[in-house]
Amino acid sequence: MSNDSPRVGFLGAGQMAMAMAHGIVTRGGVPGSHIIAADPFADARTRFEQEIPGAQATDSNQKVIDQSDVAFIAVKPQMMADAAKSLTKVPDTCLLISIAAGVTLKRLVSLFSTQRIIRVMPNTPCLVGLSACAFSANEGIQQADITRTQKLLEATGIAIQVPEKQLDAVTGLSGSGPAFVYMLIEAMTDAGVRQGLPRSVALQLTAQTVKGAAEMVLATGQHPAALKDNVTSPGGTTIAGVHELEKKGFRGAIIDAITAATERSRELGQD
Ligand SMILES: NC(=O)C1=CN([C@@H]2O[C@H](COP(=O)(O)OP(=O)(O)OC[C@H]3O[C@@H](n4cnc5c(N)ncnc54)[C@H](OP(=O)(O)O)[C@@H]3O)[C@@H](O)[C@H]2O)C=CC1
Ligand SMILES: O=C(O)[C@@H]1CCC=N1
Repeated sequence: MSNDSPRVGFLGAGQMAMAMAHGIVTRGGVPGSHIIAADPFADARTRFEQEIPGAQATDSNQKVIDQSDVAFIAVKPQMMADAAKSLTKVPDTCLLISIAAGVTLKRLVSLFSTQRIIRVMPNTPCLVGLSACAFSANEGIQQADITRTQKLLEATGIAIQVPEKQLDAVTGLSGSGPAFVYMLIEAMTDAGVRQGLPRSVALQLTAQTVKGAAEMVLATGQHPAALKDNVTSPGGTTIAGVHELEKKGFRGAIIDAITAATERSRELGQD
């Protein structure tokens, strides 16, 4: 690990800060000693230092900003104004990266009085190096800042640059998406249990099925409908289940869920 690696800070030491810091340290070549996080709550600080060996946690947001080349803003959208107010000044040496749902670049620029800002929507699988992140850069930002952000995010999974107007949809789809998939996994596991499988067996088979199906989409590049057709034998078991899902509005329910999550992200941007 190189000491030339950036010093990376986090405002807020909650779930996402910890998951991202973990990825950045284990896969991004940033030593734990280059990580610092601020949180008003002692328990969160203790947990962060335990989970990220070598990292430092403080109650001072300003200290994080002053000591970081890159600082992730990882507080809830509703706490964004408080976090900004706690700072006297964001030094020119620090690139800010917000991961908050809904909060626009325009609002971030106004709250933090800096133009050097990038807005990202990550997701929790960054903890295991499988995040799906999308990001938008503030106007006029230097390519070096975009490259540095992309590199840090890629330590947690994939990172795609998108126009900012797409970020609320990203939030509904991949930001919130893991929760919807966990619900599917829970329901499939319960179904296995209902049919007599031990829960641990049902859970392992379900999770591996979801992982395998996702990998088939990514690795083969085939349309999901074609992959589904390959599973669905004429007069067989799968079509019987597909028919039930269609009758119960499975696809419509998923589309409605992601639409609601996207709209909520837009609402958070209005606060
Ligand atoms: N969870 C997820 O799956 C995803 C979340 N996000 C975004 O990430 C952000 C963080 O979410 P998440 O990690 O789940 O939330 P958490 O509540 O786990 O973490 C936020 C942390 O910030 C602390 N905090 C509150 N106020 C301040 C302040 N003024 N300065 C510094 N720290 C403060 C909170 O303390 P306390 O709890 O006591 O208030 C908490 O420990 C949100 O903006 C969310 O939209 C983005 C993608 C996915
Ligand atoms: O539920 C939320 O608001 C956050 C943003 C995306 C995922 N979790």
